[in-house]
Amino acid sequence: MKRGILFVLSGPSGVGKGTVCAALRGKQPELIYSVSATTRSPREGEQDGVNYFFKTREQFMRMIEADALLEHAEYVGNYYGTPREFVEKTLSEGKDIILEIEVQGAIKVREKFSEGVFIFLMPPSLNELKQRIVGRGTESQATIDHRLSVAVEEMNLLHHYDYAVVNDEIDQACARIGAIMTAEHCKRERFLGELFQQFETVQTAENG
Ligand SMILES: Nc1nc2c(ncn2[C@@H]2O[C@H](COP(=O)(O)OP(=O)(O)O)[C@@H](O)[C@H]2O)c(=O)[nH]1
Ligand SMILES: Nc1ncnc2c1ncn2[C@@H]1O[C@H](COP(=O)(O)OP(=O)(O)O)[C@@H](O)[C@H]1O
Repeated sequence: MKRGILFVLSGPSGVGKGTVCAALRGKQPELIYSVSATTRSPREGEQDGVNYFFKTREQFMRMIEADALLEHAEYVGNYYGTPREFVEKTLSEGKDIILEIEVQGAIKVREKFSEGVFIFLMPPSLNELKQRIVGRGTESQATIDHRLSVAVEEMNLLHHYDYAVVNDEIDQACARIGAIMTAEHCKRERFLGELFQQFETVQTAENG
Protein backbone atom coordinates (compact mmCIF):
# COMPACT_ATOMS: atom_id res chain seq x y z
CA MET A 1 0.00 0.00 0.00
CA LYS A 2 1.12 3.54 -0.79
CA ARG A 3 2.54 5.26 2.32
CA GLY A 4 1.36 8.70 3.36
CA ILE A 5 3.66 11.71 3.35
CA LEU A 6 5.06 13.20 6.54
CA PHE A 7 4.97 17.01 6.49
CA VAL A 8 6.72 19.02 9.20
CA LEU A 9 5.76 22.65 9.72
CA SER A 10 8.27 24.45 11.87
CA GLY A 11 9.64 27.92 12.52
CA PRO A 12 10.13 30.38 15.36
CA SER A 13 7.60 30.83 18.14
CA GLY A 14 4.96 33.37 17.25
CA VAL A 15 5.45 33.11 13.49
CA GLY A 16 1.94 31.66 13.14
CA LYS A 17 2.44 27.87 12.95
CA GLY A 18 -0.65 27.16 15.06
CA THR A 19 -2.77 29.70 13.19
CA VAL A 20 -1.69 28.43 9.77
CA CYS A 21 -2.24 24.79 10.83
CA ALA A 22 -5.74 25.62 12.08
CA ALA A 23 -6.53 27.33 8.76
CA LEU A 24 -5.10 24.36 6.82
CA ARG A 25 -7.43 22.03 8.73
CA GLY A 26 -10.37 23.81 7.16
CA LYS A 27 -8.89 23.67 3.68
CA GLN A 28 -7.36 20.16 3.69
CA PRO A 29 -9.76 17.95 5.67
CA GLU A 30 -7.99 14.74 4.59
CA LEU A 31 -4.71 15.84 6.24
CA ILE A 32 -4.12 14.29 9.69
CA TYR A 33 -2.65 16.36 12.53
CA SER A 34 -0.30 14.96 15.13
CA VAL A 35 -1.21 15.96 18.70
CA SER A 36 1.94 16.46 20.78
CA ALA A 37 2.60 15.69 24.42
CA THR A 38 3.82 18.56 26.61
CA THR A 39 4.64 19.42 30.20
CA ARG A 40 3.42 23.01 29.61
CA SER A 41 0.27 23.99 31.52
CA PRO A 42 -2.88 24.29 29.41
CA ARG A 43 -3.76 27.83 28.26
CA GLU A 44 -7.31 29.01 28.59
CA GLY A 45 -9.57 27.05 26.24
CA GLU A 46 -7.00 24.33 25.47
CA GLN A 47 -8.24 20.77 25.81
CA ASP A 48 -6.31 17.63 26.72
CA GLY A 49 -6.06 15.33 23.71
CA VAL A 50 -7.11 18.09 21.30
CA ASN A 51 -4.45 20.80 21.55
CA TYR A 52 -1.92 18.69 23.43
CA PHE A 53 -1.71 15.67 25.70
CA PHE A 54 -0.87 17.53 28.92
CA LYS A 55 1.60 15.51 31.02
CA THR A 56 3.51 15.89 34.26
CA ARG A 57 7.31 15.76 33.98
CA GLU A 58 7.26 12.24 35.42
CA GLN A 59 4.72 11.06 32.86
CA PHE A 60 6.72 12.69 30.07
CA MET A 61 9.96 11.05 31.23
CA ARG A 62 8.19 7.68 31.26
CA MET A 63 7.10 8.25 27.65
CA ILE A 64 10.73 8.92 26.69
CA GLU A 65 11.92 5.78 28.50
CA ALA A 66 9.23 3.68 26.78
CA ASP A 67 10.39 5.06 23.39
CA ALA A 68 6.85 6.36 22.86
CA LEU A 69 8.08 9.64 21.33
CA LEU A 70 9.43 10.07 17.82
CA GLU A 71 11.31 13.15 19.00
CA HIS A 72 11.20 15.48 21.95
CA ALA A 73 12.71 18.83 22.81
CA GLU A 74 12.92 21.20 25.72
CA TYR A 75 11.58 24.60 24.77
CA VAL A 76 11.54 27.62 27.09
CA GLY A 77 11.42 25.46 30.23
CA ASN A 78 8.92 22.82 29.07
CA TYR A 79 9.13 19.53 27.23
CA TYR A 80 7.31 18.83 23.98
CA GLY A 81 7.25 15.55 22.04
CA THR A 82 5.57 13.77 19.14
CA PRO A 83 3.83 10.46 19.98
CA ARG A 84 5.48 7.90 17.70
CA GLU A 85 2.80 5.26 17.20
CA PHE A 86 0.15 7.59 15.80
CA VAL A 87 2.55 8.97 13.18
CA GLU A 88 3.71 5.52 12.05
CA LYS A 89 0.15 4.13 11.93
CA THR A 90 -1.15 7.09 9.91
CA LEU A 91 1.65 6.86 7.34
CA SER A 92 1.27 3.09 6.98
CA GLU A 93 -2.46 3.59 6.31
CA GLY A 94 -1.47 5.76 3.34
CA LYS A 95 -2.60 9.00 4.95
CA ASP A 96 -0.59 12.23 5.11
CA ILE A 97 0.25 13.68 8.50
CA ILE A 98 1.51 17.10 9.58
CA LEU A 99 3.63 17.82 12.64
CA GLU A 100 3.67 21.38 13.95
CA ILE A 101 6.85 21.45 16.03
CA GLU A 102 9.77 23.71 16.95
CA VAL A 103 13.04 23.60 15.05
CA GLN A 104 15.22 21.29 17.22
CA GLY A 105 12.52 18.61 17.07
CA ALA A 106 12.12 19.05 13.31
CA ILE A 107 15.84 18.44 12.81
CA LYS A 108 15.59 15.23 14.89
CA VAL A 109 12.62 14.04 12.80
CA ARG A 110 14.66 14.68 9.64
CA GLU A 111 17.30 12.21 10.90
CA LYS A 112 14.63 9.48 11.12
CA PHE A 113 12.39 10.42 8.20
CA SER A 114 14.68 11.78 5.51
CA GLU A 115 11.81 11.29 3.01
CA GLY A 116 9.64 13.75 5.00
CA VAL A 117 8.89 17.24 3.70
CA PHE A 118 10.21 20.01 5.95
CA ILE A 119 8.64 23.46 5.72
CA PHE A 120 10.01 26.50 7.56
CA LEU A 121 7.46 29.21 8.25
CA MET A 122 9.06 32.68 8.16
CA PRO A 123 7.77 35.97 9.55
CA PRO A 124 7.56 38.86 7.06
CA SER A 125 9.99 40.75 9.37
CA LEU A 126 11.55 40.52 12.84
CA ASN A 127 9.43 43.43 13.98
CA GLU A 128 6.24 41.67 12.88
CA LEU A 129 7.39 38.54 14.75
CA LYS A 130 7.77 40.62 17.96
CA GLN A 131 4.32 42.11 17.45
CA ARG A 132 2.78 38.66 17.03
CA ILE A 133 4.36 37.22 20.19
CA VAL A 134 3.39 40.27 22.25
CA GLY A 135 -0.04 40.55 20.58
CA ARG A 136 -0.99 36.98 21.39
CA GLY A 137 -0.91 37.96 25.06
CA THR A 138 -0.42 34.42 26.37
CA GLU A 139 3.04 34.89 27.89
CA SER A 140 4.69 36.87 30.68
CA GLN A 141 7.26 39.55 29.72
CA ALA A 142 10.14 37.23 30.73
CA THR A 143 8.79 34.41 28.53
CA ILE A 144 8.25 36.83 25.64
CA ASP A 145 11.89 38.00 25.88
CA HIS A 146 13.12 34.40 26.09
CA ARG A 147 10.97 33.30 23.12
CA LEU A 148 12.22 36.25 21.06
CA SER A 149 15.88 35.49 21.69
CA VAL A 150 15.25 31.81 20.85
CA ALA A 151 13.39 32.89 17.68
CA VAL A 152 16.40 34.85 16.42
CA GLU A 153 18.63 31.77 16.84
CA GLU A 154 15.98 29.55 15.26
CA MET A 155 15.98 31.65 12.09
CA ASN A 156 19.58 30.46 11.48
CA LEU A 157 18.37 26.87 11.01
CA LEU A 158 16.49 27.58 7.80
CA HIS A 159 19.03 25.65 5.69
CA HIS A 160 17.87 22.34 7.24
CA TYR A 161 14.50 22.68 5.46
CA ASP A 162 13.15 21.83 2.02
CA TYR A 163 10.95 24.92 1.73
CA ALA A 164 10.58 28.38 3.26
CA VAL A 165 7.10 29.90 3.36
CA VAL A 166 6.51 33.51 4.42
CA ASN A 167 3.46 33.90 6.64
CA ASP A 168 2.45 37.39 5.59
CA GLU A 169 -1.26 36.65 5.03
CA ILE A 170 -2.71 33.44 6.46
CA ASP A 171 -4.61 32.52 3.29
CA GLN A 172 -1.56 33.05 1.11
CA ALA A 173 0.68 31.04 3.43
CA CYS A 174 -1.89 28.19 3.33
CA ALA A 175 -2.03 28.36 -0.46
CA ARG A 176 1.78 28.11 -0.66
CA ILE A 177 1.77 25.10 1.66
CA GLY A 178 -1.06 23.53 -0.36
CA ALA A 179 1.03 23.98 -3.53
CA ILE A 180 4.01 22.26 -1.84
CA MET A 181 1.76 19.35 -0.82
CA THR A 182 0.41 18.96 -4.35
CA ALA A 183 3.91 19.08 -5.84
CA GLU A 184 5.20 16.46 -3.38
CA HIS A 185 2.30 14.17 -4.31
CA CYS A 186 3.03 14.57 -8.01
CA LYS A 187 6.68 13.64 -7.36
CA ARG A 188 5.71 10.42 -5.64
CA GLU A 189 2.82 9.21 -7.76
CA ARG A 190 3.59 5.53 -8.17
CA PHE A 191 0.88 4.97 -10.75
CA LEU A 192 3.07 6.91 -13.21
CA GLY A 193 5.44 3.92 -13.26
CA GLU A 194 2.58 1.59 -14.21
CA LEU A 195 1.29 4.02 -16.83
CA PHE A 196 4.75 4.27 -18.34
CA GLN A 197 4.97 0.47 -18.52
CA GLN A 198 1.65 0.35 -20.43
CA PHE A 199 3.06 2.75 -23.04
CA GLU A 200 6.26 0.74 -23.27
CA THR A 201 4.27 -2.48 -23.83
CA VAL A 202 2.24 -0.88 -26.65
CA GLN A 203 5.38 0.57 -28.21
CA THR A 204 7.21 -2.77 -28.10
CA ALA A 205 4.18 -4.53 -29.66
CA GLU A 206 3.95 -1.90 -32.44
CA ASN A 207 7.66 -2.05 -33.18
CA GLY A 208 7.73 -5.83 -33.09
N1 LIG B 1 9.90 19.43 19.25
C1 LIG B 1 8.60 19.61 19.42
N2 LIG B 1 8.09 20.86 19.46
C2 LIG B 1 6.76 20.99 19.62
C3 LIG B 1 5.89 19.89 19.73
N3 LIG B 1 4.63 20.35 19.87
C4 LIG B 1 4.69 21.68 19.83
N4 LIG B 1 5.96 22.09 19.69
C5 LIG B 1 6.49 23.45 19.56
O1 LIG B 1 6.78 23.98 20.83
C6 LIG B 1 6.76 25.40 20.75
C7 LIG B 1 5.96 25.98 21.89
O2 LIG B 1 4.60 25.59 21.77
P1 LIG B 1 3.48 26.30 22.61
O3 LIG B 1 3.91 26.40 24.03
O4 LIG B 1 2.18 25.62 22.32
O5 LIG B 1 3.47 27.76 22.04
P2 LIG B 1 3.13 28.32 20.59
O6 LIG B 1 3.06 27.18 19.61
O7 LIG B 1 4.27 29.23 20.34
O8 LIG B 1 1.82 28.97 20.77
C8 LIG B 1 6.15 25.73 19.38
O9 LIG B 1 7.23 26.12 18.51
C9 LIG B 1 5.52 24.43 18.96
O10 LIG B 1 5.48 24.30 17.54
C10 LIG B 1 6.47 18.58 19.66
O11 LIG B 1 5.83 17.55 19.73
N5 LIG B 1 7.82 18.52 19.52
N1 LIG C 1 -0.43 35.93 8.84
C1 LIG C 1 -0.66 36.53 10.01
N2 LIG C 1 -0.94 37.82 10.07
C2 LIG C 1 -1.17 38.45 11.26
N3 LIG C 1 -1.16 37.82 12.46
C3 LIG C 1 -0.88 36.51 12.47
C4 LIG C 1 -0.63 35.78 11.26
N4 LIG C 1 -0.40 34.48 11.59
C5 LIG C 1 -0.50 34.40 12.94
N5 LIG C 1 -0.79 35.60 13.47
C6 LIG C 1 -0.95 35.95 14.91
O1 LIG C 1 0.34 35.81 15.50
C7 LIG C 1 0.23 35.28 16.82
C8 LIG C 1 1.10 34.04 16.94
O2 LIG C 1 0.53 33.00 16.14
P1 LIG C 1 0.62 31.46 16.58
O3 LIG C 1 -0.14 30.69 15.54
O4 LIG C 1 0.22 31.30 18.00
O5 LIG C 1 2.20 31.21 16.41
P2 LIG C 1 3.11 29.93 16.71
O6 LIG C 1 2.19 28.73 16.77
O7 LIG C 1 4.09 29.86 15.59
O8 LIG C 1 3.80 30.22 18.01
C9 LIG C 1 -1.26 35.02 17.07
O9 LIG C 1 -1.80 36.10 17.80
C10 LIG C 1 -1.85 34.96 15.66
O10 LIG C 1 -3.20 35.38 15.63
